Amino acid sequence: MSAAEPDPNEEFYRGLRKPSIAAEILSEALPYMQRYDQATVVIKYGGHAMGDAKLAESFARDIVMLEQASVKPVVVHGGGPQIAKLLNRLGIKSEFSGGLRVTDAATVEVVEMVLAGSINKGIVAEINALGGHACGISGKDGNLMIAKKLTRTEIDPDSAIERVVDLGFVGDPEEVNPRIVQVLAENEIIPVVAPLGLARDGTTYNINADTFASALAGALKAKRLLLLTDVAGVLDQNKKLIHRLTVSQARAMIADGTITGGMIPKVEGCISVIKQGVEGVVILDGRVPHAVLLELFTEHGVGTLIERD
Ligand SMILES: Nc1ncnc2c1ncn2[C@@H]1O[C@H](COP(=O)(O)OP(=O)(O)O)[C@@H](O)[C@H]1O
Ligand SMILES: CC(=O)N[C@@H](CCC(=O)OP(=O)(O)O)C(=O)O
Repeated sequence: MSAAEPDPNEEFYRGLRKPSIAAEILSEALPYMQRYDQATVVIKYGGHAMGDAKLAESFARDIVMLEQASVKPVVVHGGGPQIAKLLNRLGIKSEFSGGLRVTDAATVEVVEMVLAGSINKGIVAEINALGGHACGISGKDGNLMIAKKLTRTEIDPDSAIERVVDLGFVGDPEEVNPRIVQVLAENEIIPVVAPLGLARDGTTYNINADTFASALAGALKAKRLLLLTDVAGVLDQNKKLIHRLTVSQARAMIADGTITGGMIPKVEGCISVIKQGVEGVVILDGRVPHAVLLELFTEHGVGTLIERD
């Protein structure tokens, strides 16, 4: 290199910012791209993570990039805050129990309208506008998710007696028929799935999106399950991020109340998926731009990895 020529390690070189670092990062992706070639990766995109337009675009871009890199992404989305907003406008009260929305007949109608309507089609539009090929479905299509009414019990704090909590039309995955998702993915179409289920008698059920994504990842025998949320990952009692968590540590944190609310179905879903043999189950920060790419294609994972004992 002549003395007059700029150094590629400088801050700027031929208009590129830190070119040697950019090249290194791109090149570092090779083994990861090879690892995930043709692999099914289920990505749960939480309602909180989709609040910001820029972040929504960065998420869609990551999904298109995965498609381009021959990964088979399957997107399952939530929409809790967006459902709450419409319920509020309609004067219907939102109530949660153990991280799940208590869902009466009027609420399930709104849930379906929001999840299978504006949110599902919005994500599809965002991906397709960036050159991807996405198709929006719900768990009701192709009998993807057969659900039954969720039964949950809790200990009454006053009497210490176990009681049944009626959550209304909240569904529990009973049988997953992943063919519709496989047909789309095998034809290079990205399935974008709204977390609704149908009971055998035709009743529509509202399924927590983390629970849905976990059941689907298990049925697809996915290589990875990524749950994107609005916190750094699972936090300990001092609000510090836990990078790795075993199944029994996670269970203990639910039992002692360190994990509460919406984090409960996430962690429970991760535990069930690990039991079904999916490796690499991660709860990660959807507020970090390109969180999906960072997690899959670099050494720098962002979040909490849940692993077997
Ligand atoms: N131990 C914990 N670590 C991290 N978050 C927790 C924990 N316990 C409860 N949470 C709550 O869980 C929330 C994430 O769940 P949720 O609101 O359902 O998100 P999403 O819409 O992304 O599914 C966090 O914002 C936090 O308030
Ligand atoms: C039963 C139940 O709680 N269903 C959820 C489904 C959407 C969801 O899970 O959305 P997030 O991932 O954004 O929280 C709900 O009604 O809010």
